[in-house]
Amino acid sequence: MNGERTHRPEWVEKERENEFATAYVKAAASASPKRWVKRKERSVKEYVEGVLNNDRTILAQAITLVESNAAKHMDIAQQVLNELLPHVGKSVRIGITGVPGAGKSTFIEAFGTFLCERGHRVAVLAVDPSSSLTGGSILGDKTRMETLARHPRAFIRPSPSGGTLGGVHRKTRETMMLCEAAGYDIILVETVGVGQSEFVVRSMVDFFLMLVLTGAGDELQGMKRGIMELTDAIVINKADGDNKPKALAAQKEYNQFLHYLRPATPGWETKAYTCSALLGEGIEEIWRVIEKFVETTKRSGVFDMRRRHQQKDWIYSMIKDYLETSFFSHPAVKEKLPIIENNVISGRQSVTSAVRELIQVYESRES
Ligand SMILES: Nc1nc2c(ncn2[C@@H]2O[C@H](COP(=O)(O)OP(=O)(O)OP(=O)(O)O)[C@@H](O)[C@H]2O)c(=O)[nH]1
Repeated sequence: MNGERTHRPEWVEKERENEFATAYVKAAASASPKRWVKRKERSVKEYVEGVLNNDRTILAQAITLVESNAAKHMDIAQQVLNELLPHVGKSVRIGITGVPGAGKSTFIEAFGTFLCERGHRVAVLAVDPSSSLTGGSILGDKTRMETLARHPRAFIRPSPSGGTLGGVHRKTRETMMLCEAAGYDIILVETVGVGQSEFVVRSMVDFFLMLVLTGAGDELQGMKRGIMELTDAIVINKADGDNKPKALAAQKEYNQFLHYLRPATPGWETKAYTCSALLGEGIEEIWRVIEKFVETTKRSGVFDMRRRHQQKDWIYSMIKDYLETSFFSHPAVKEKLPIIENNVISGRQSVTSAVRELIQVYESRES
């Protein structure tokens, strides 16, 4: 890969990093690998038709478009999303979490492939809390889901690579809409189990599954009750070989514990299951559980009620995002913030007065 990179002009690399795929394509790739052309940006119609026809290149570009924070891209993105609205919402959205090493990638590879082979179309997205903070991209890595990535019925959206996107955070809900419009009927949203991200993912999926390892006793003690209460199923992975008896014992312990917790979904009992993602064992059972969940909650109305609440939550989280971006990117705030921060740290100004001053700066320049 490095060898290939050296052929590209620097500005192309930049654009690639930027992931604004709209930007440049290799012209006549086979004819001359060194020739690059600037491609015209697509029209709303091209995006809409491309997504509806499941043109994967255009789908990927549309996702990049909705992720862009540039004003002109946001406008087009909103028009595209509006036109696609009648075609969204028909998938089952499944969140998958688990600590690093729990086997999320292996599980998604096995589960996703199983679903594709059953005729479903599967999109895999990632909510990666670390990408902008630590620069590490750990999720949605295509190389760890090789079979699924090659499957014609699957679409994997890798998470942004190490820190290149800076403060851009993923617009997973919009991405989900695009994938649904492109005909993906199962959306898997992967996240690493480090706390905050579970709440984010729970707020956008129908079914939330947590992958865990054996040693339930220790884990149960350390695991936050709050996180357990978000889940619709706990799946003890790596139930194979010598580990199998331990996994079955852990399943029992989890079930006893779950019995005392408030269920994440009204009318649904969260239970523990075992599987071996590596051997593909238990995968079918987990799908049957999810099918039953969808059937039960659709019948009781809980499925639609949750979706409606999620739409409402989305409004508020979008307003918060918008205000935060607007505040911190305001030139006067940017100028003043380091000075005020210093004042507070050195004890010359109270936090309350500092915040008030910054907000005044923001509001006075606004009007
Ligand atoms: N024996 C066994 N090993 C497994 C199973 N599932 C995953 N593994 C192994 O566990 C290791 C971690 O698996 P991953 O799928 O990379 O786990 P992950 O949760 O995506 O890990 P992070 O990328 O660190 O978040 C790998 O070496 C897998 O081969 C399983 O069912 N049985």
